[in-house]
Amino acid sequence: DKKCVLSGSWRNELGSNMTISAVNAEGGFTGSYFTAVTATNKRILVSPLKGSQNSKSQRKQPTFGFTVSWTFSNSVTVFVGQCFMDDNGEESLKTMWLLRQEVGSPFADWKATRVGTNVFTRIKGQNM
Ligand SMILES: O=C1C=CC(=NNc2ccccc2C(=O)O)C=C1
Repeated sequence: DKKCVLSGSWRNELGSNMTISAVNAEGGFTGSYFTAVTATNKRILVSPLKGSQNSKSQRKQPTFGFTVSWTFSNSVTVFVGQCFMDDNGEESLKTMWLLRQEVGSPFADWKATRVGTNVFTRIKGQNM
């Protein structure tokens, strides 16, 4: 039946990967985010993620939010989105994000937050 489950591994269009743990009774989950976006070097860096899914997994296509606290910079990204399943059973997470970068003073606060979209597709054959 059409039920999209958050736990498992996902990749976005930037080539970043994330792995989400099992969703607990309160809808909470944790995971790891391996970003492909590095201003410095080409090494994939891992950052922790924490989030919650609305009303556990009873829903077929649940909404969720999660925060990635980047280990390589003084910034944070929050993602909100929904888990969808198409008629071929392909799952995707359609998200919008806010990236908050650290700025030196309140006068620079105006340029501190970026917004964007990301679609994550499931990476098959990994801890399914
Ligand atoms: O300090 C920084 C600068 C750029 C970053 N880009 N990664 C992202 C930002 C928004 C959404 C997805 C990603 C990603 O890495 O997949 C992350 C931390």
